[in-house]
Amino acid sequence: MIQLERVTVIYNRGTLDEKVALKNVDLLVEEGQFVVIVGANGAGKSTLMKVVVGEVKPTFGVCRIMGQVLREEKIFKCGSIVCQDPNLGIFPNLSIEENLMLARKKGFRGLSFGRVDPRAIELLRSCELGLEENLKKKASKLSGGQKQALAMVMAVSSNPKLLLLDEHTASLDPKSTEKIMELTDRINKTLGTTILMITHDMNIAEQYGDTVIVMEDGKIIARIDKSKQKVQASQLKSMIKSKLTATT
Ligand SMILES: Nc1ncnc2c1ncn2[C@@H]1O[C@H](COP(=O)(O)OP(=O)(O)OP(=O)(O)O)[C@@H](O)[C@H]1O
Repeated sequence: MIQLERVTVIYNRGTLDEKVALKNVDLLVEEGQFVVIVGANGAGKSTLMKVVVGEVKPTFGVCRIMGQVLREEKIFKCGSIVCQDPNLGIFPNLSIEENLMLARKKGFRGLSFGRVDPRAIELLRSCELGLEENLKKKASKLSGGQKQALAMVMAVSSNPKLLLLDEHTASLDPKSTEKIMELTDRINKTLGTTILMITHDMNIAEQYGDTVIVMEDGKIIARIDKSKQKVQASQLKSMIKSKLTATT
């Protein structure tokens, strides 16, 4: 699904502000995988995500999405993105229902505009945030957690093969974070959507996803495949910490 081969990204190359943000990064994400990226500030997580999206072109190396060398329009056809700010994924002046219809217009197959897809309602109901009971409510009136749940359901309305999540729980309280992470997991497990997620939250990395990628100073310093390595959730945090401290 995603393949990075020896990807190096140098910002402001050849100037005094030159910064090597990614150094020879190799990464393979298979279809249906849920991959979590962790690492300190400046480790290169967002740059890696921007390479996958096509926003940043590798200075050296190659990024392939579904076997094809990336061109910007490709990723947006097969992928959706949800970022940190819940307001960015929704249309605040429209109702929940109108937001869902608009998202569906963009991509849902086989259904005419004017009806909310029952699958979207089912996903909303599964969040237990009361969204499905208030479909006429304006999105601007929702809580942060409710907005992000709506943004997530909208993001998967176009049946993307790939969902990119850039610290999508960072601005939420613990209860909303739990609901959004449960929804994220459900999307991966029930829709089969491949997920690449950045987080600073070690508890999330411990609890969710099949694989944890640890980044430091532009490099992937560890890849922990939870099932293959039979890693218990409780062991993971200390494993990540030991990888990070081992290189400092
Ligand atoms: N557009 C840019 N121009 C120059 N340098 C940049 C640019 N974007 C990022 N950088 C630098 O590249 C390095 C990697 O940044 P990046 O944002 O990818 O890290 P990150 O792991 O996502 O950090 P954070 O967790 O703080 O978001 C940092 O040193 C950052 O200052």
